Amino acid sequence: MERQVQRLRQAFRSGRSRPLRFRQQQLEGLCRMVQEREKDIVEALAADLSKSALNAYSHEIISILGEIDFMLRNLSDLASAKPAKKNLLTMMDEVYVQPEPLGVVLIIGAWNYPFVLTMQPLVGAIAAGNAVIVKPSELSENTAKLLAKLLPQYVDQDLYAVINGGVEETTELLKQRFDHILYTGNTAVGKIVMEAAAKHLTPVTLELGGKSPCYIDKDCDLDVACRRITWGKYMNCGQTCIAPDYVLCEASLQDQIVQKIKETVKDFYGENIKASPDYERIINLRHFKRIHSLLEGQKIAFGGETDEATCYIEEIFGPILPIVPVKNVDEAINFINDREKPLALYVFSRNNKLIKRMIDETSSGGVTGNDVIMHFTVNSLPFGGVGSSGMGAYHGKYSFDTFSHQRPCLLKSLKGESVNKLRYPPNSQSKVSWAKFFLLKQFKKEKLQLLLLMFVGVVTAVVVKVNQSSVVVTKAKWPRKPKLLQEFADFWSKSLKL
Ligand SMILES: NC(=O)c1ccc[n+]([C@@H]2O[C@H](COP(=O)([O-])OP(=O)(O)OC[C@H]3O[C@@H](n4cnc5c(N)ncnc54)[C@H](O)[C@@H]3O)[C@@H](O)[C@H]2O)c1
Ligand SMILES: CCCCCCC=O
Repeated sequence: MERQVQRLRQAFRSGRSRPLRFRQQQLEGLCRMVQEREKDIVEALAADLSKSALNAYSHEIISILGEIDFMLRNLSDLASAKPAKKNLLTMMDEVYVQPEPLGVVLIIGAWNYPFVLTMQPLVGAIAAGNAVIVKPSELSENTAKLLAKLLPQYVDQDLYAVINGGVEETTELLKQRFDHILYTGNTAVGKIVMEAAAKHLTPVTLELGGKSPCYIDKDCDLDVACRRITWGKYMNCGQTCIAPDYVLCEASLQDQIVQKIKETVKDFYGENIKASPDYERIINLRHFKRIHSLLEGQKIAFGGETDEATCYIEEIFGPILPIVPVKNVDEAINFINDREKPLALYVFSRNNKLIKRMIDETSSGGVTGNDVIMHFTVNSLPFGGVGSSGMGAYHGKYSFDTFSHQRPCLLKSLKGESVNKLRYPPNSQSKVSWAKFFLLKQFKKEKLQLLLLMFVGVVTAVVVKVNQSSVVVTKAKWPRKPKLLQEFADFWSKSLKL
């Protein structure tokens, strides 16, 4: 493992991953891989999670093609140096922020969307110019094996590698020094990853658990709300990080919601859900038993009975949707705020003000109003958690930034020593006054002309004044110099309002 990381580091040090043309070629390679091997990818997802071809395409493959397309179209802009604001001291210099690759980064994926959760960060890491190790989840073993087989055929083998394995291999991998780790998975392992990263001071992005609440206001189109919630809850058999975890609503809505969700499930998957090609399966027996045990001692609402969920809501990660009755929106807000910060928040209402109020008075990784899941698909939005649902974000520009260091650059000339004297010892009050003037004012381009005009005016005025009062100045032997300088700085500062 150590040797493999070393190999990637050497390839990174060669500088090969940096030129934009190279990054574009790698992204094009990835795109070809997805297009040419689509059938294999679909088959692997079917073997791991019983995903239908259409679900595999719309839930995973399409996001990757979209992400690659975004990076190819925006790479030169994302990677370019961005000019930064100048102050009076730097107005003649080059001041800019240059994104630079971090080095060798590690991406650890989860099993529930095994393709998108490894490939989407990989696209960002390549675009940003890094060398990358991808560690797919061992639980979705078909996709993991396929990635290990395909990736070397389409991208540079020395810079990008797939390492497969379970806890033992990941533990070993985490002993190595990386320049960034992006981990997707449960919170407990997130802590293990962060602890291992801390040993090398490696920054982490943690994409963790869900617990995403869904508030349905009484001023709402319940048919639409229930259809959208049912779609988001039952896709991938409930194993979606941003699936609605529980519904908060007034008690009077509860029966209608249960009924409408039940009808929608039938519309979507037919009377015999088991036979539907669109209904996926729980990843393995261990997870099946875990979810099954959540039902013990609970009243099951399907069939028209009501379900008063317990107050403690854990992330369910399966096709179970507790409905929690609340008196009003205030109680819903308190319910959410009494718990750890969720990965997503969903609010359904015709009243936009109420939606905005819930956004203002709660916290979550992301929000979708009047729908579920969909903010994940908008790659102009950062995707990530907050608090115990994670830290950092990716997708689109945010992936590029996550895998880049924003390097501040100031390029000065060797001239201009007279101004630099301000910062050299010995220090004096007048130097401090000038430094205040130069440093605390922002230089704005549009004020350059005015500045020059004022400069000519002020110099003329000073020359005239010095000529008129030369006797006084000589008599005083310059005791007033610091005060004059102070006034001069104040005058400029006030009149230019810089
Ligand atoms: N925020 C997100 O984007 C997102 C996306 C998907 C899933 N999730 C969350 O992930 C969880 C489900 O995933 P999971 O954790 O069951 O996936 P998992 O079992 O696939 O584990 C995730 C990764 O961690 C590795 N791993 C497991 N145990 C480890 C250990 N002891 N030390 C080091 N590495 C270890 C695995 O090999 C795997 O690559 C849910 O909580 C879900 O909400 C979050
Ligand atoms: C539509 C795709 C949703 C993917 C969500 C990934 C988290 O589990």
